[in-house]
Amino acid sequence: MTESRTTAAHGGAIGLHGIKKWFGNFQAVDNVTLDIRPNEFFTLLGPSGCGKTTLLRMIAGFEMPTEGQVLLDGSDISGLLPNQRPVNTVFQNYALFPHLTVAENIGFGLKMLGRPKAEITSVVNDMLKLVHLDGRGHNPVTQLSGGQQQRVALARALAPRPKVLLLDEPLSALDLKLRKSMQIELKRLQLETGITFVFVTHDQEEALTMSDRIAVMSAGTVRQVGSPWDIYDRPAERFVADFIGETNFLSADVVSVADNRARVRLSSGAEISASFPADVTPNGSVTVVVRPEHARAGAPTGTSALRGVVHDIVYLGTDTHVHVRLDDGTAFMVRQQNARSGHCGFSKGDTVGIDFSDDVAQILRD
Ligand SMILES: Nc1ncnc2c1ncn2[C@@H]1O[C@H](COP(=O)(O)OP(=O)(O)OP(=O)(O)O)[C@@H](O)[C@H]1O
Repeated sequence: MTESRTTAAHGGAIGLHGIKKWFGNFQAVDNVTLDIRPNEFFTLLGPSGCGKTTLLRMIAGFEMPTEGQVLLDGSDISGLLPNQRPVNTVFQNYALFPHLTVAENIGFGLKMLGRPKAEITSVVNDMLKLVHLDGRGHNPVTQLSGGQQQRVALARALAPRPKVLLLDEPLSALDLKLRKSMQIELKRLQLETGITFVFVTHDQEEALTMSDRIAVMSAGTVRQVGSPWDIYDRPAERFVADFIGETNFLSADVVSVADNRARVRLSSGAEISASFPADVTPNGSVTVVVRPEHARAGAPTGTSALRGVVHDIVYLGTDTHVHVRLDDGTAFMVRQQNARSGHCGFSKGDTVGIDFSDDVAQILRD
C-alpha cells in the first residue's frame, strides 16, 4: 500500500436521481438514474452526442440538471458550485499551464486553496511518485511528452484528494500504444488512491479494460449497467450488443422456459439453450446473440446448430475471421484464434457447420 492510499480521502458515492437536461428545446439527458459506488472505477460509455459529457459536467457542477438530483454520499450537492464539491475533473486536452513547471502545475489547486507551502511541497512530491515522474518537478511542463503531460494533469487533479475524480476522454489525444499503457496506469492510480473514478469514453475496449462497472448510454438514456462481463457476455438489447464488440444476431422461436434458461429453435431447426435479461419473459419470436469467438466452424454434421457457406476469410494475425452465409441468408462470423501458423483450414465456397456451447447464447429484449 502506498503512502497516498493511506492519506487519501475515501472514494465518494455518487447518486444521480431522475436527471433530465434540456438545452433549449433539445433534451441531452433523459431521466438518468445511476448509483456509482464508493471506490469504484465507473465508466459512462456511448457514441458521440449520447450525453456522457453532459452527465459528467452535472456531477462536477459545470451544468445544472433541468430536473433531478445529484447526491454525494447521500447528500444533495445539486446547489453547490464546482469549487465547493470534493470532485475534480481531468480533461481530454490536459489544460496545463504552459508557463509553469511540472511541480507548479501539480500544486496549483492546493495553492488556490491557500494550503501551507510545506504541505504543498509534500503532496506534490507524493503525486510525482504516484505518477512516476519523480525528479521531473522542476522541468517546464512543455518539455514533457504527451503521455507525461497527461500524468501531470492526473497528478494535479488528484493532489487535493477529491472524493471523486471525473475523467472526460482523458486518453483520446494519445497514440494507441501510449493509450494502452495509460489505461493500466489509470487503473493502478484508482486502486492506489481509493478515489471513485467516473470515466467517460466512446471506446468500448477502453471501458472493458479498466472499469468495475459500465453504463452504456444512447441518446441521453442509460441502456444497461453492469460489469464488463455482463455488458459483453449478457447484453440486454440490440444497441448494447452491437455497440460492444462484434456479434452475430440470429432469429429464433422460444420452445420452453425453465428457471433462467430458455430453449429456442433456430431457423436451421436446431434447438439451443439461451439466457435472457432478468426483466424479460421470453416467448414467440426472439433475437439471440452469439459472439464470434464463442462459435466454432467445422465440417457440417447432422447435429450442427447452423450450416452455411464460407464467403470471406480475413486473416488478422492473432485471429482469423471466417464469414459465413447461413442457409437462411443471415451473415454469421466465426472468430478463430490462430494458435498455430499456417492456413485456417477453410476456403471460400466451403460448406461448414457451426456449433457453440450451451451457455453462450443470449436472448435480447425486444
Ligand atoms: N451547451 C450546450 N448547448 C446546446 N447543446 C448542447 C450543449 N452541450 C451539449 N449539447 C448537446 O447535447 C448532446 C450531448 O452532448 P454531450 O457532449 O454530453 O455528448 P457526449 O456523449 O459527451 O459526446 P462526445 O463523445 O462527442 O463528447 C449533444 O447533441 C450536444 O450537441
